[in-house]
Amino acid sequence: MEYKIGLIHGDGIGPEIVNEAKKVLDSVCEKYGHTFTYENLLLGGASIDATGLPLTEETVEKAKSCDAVLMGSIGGDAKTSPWYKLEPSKRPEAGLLGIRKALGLFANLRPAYLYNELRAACPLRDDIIGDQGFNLIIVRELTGGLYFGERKTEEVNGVTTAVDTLSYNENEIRRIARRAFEIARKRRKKVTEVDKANVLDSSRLWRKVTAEVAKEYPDVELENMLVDNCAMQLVRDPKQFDVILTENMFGDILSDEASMVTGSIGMLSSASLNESSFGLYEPSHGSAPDITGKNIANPIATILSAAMMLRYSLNLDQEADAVEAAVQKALSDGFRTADIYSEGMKKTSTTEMGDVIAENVRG
Ligand SMILES: NC(=O)C1=CN([C@@H]2O[C@H](COP(=O)(O)OP(=O)(O)OC[C@H]3O[C@@H](n4cnc5c(N)ncnc54)[C@H](O)[C@@H]3O)[C@@H](O)[C@H]2O)C=CC1
Ligand SMILES: CC(C)CC(=O)C(=O)O
Ligand SMILES: [Mg+2]
Repeated sequence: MEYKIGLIHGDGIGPEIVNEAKKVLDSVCEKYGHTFTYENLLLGGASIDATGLPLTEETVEKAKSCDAVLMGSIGGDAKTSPWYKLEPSKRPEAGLLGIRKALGLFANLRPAYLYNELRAACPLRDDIIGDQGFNLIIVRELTGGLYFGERKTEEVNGVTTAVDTLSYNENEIRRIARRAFEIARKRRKKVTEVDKANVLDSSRLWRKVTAEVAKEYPDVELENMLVDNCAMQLVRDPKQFDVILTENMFGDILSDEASMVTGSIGMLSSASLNESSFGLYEPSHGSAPDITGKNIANPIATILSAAMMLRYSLNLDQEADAVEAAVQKALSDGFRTADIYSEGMKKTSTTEMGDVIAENVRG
């Protein structure tokens, strides 16, 4: 089969990790006889340097013409990069938020599970992890909430005051809640809706709408949890979670926390999906300016994001399984990038990890 894939290399470690994911996708083509054609798309800092804008209409249109888009990460070091001298709406992050909105990518899925092989990289004690490890997925609303609300900075009575607005309507909550319940149905049938309903009106609406949606899924258990408690429970007992459903900013924060419990943020993949099967696939982490250009970044989150793309947008389940198995084999064979390294393992660079996983796919 032939597929057209958009590639956003992005900034910082973005190009390094996307190159490794592409290597793995090429091995999938060889093994299964597919043809992937790639369209390079500009976003973030790279787009500012080329066009003056973090996102252009051309990128949006080209992305729409693809079957799916695979992305590295965007952004730079806010203290040193010239991009942060621009006004906020022209900075790299505005491009990422803009493309999510323009493509209607409201559902962000971030699976976090502990590979048995990475026990040594997980900061939690063995008695917390137990025999089975943990396996949860964060379903984060991605096109609403604080990141998209009205904002302003102004002088009020001589005092500089900044305002960000957190707004959700019931339809935005209902569609992401349904997505979470559908996913839970295929897993362990439990949704934990996370909010701050003891304080925020928007959170109280999340609880109300989620309870209504739960009636459509009587086979799925619904639990509500306050976000501060959830942050604590993720390190106290991550096994208790199956599907965590939450709004944009809480999901952003909780997914970084969940990633570290899997051993490293370099392991956490993600899919950002619209109403149909189109998606933008990206690791949960950022552009890691501190390790850029050193060939030490972990490419696994991006490679697992490519596996999600094969599964969700291209409907290639067998190929997605093969990539996931290839990652598992690389870990069982002892290959470790610096972030997940432990004594006795083979210290592996970014490019070596891509080579090993691509070779494992070829068999
Ligand atoms: N989706 C995206 O493109 C995102 C972009 N950003 C942007 O990235 C830039 C850097 O943000 P930070 O707060 O430093 O977050 P970050 O996620 O880039 O880095 C946090 C820490 O994790 C490490 N890390 C991240 N990915 C890694 C990998 N694959 N392998 C090994 N170590 C890894 C970094 O070296 C750093 O120590 C900022 O400009 C930020 O706005 C941040 C988050 C998401
Ligand atoms: C620009 C940010 C909202 C990106 C981010 O941190 C994320 O999506 O996880
Ligand atoms: Mg984040």
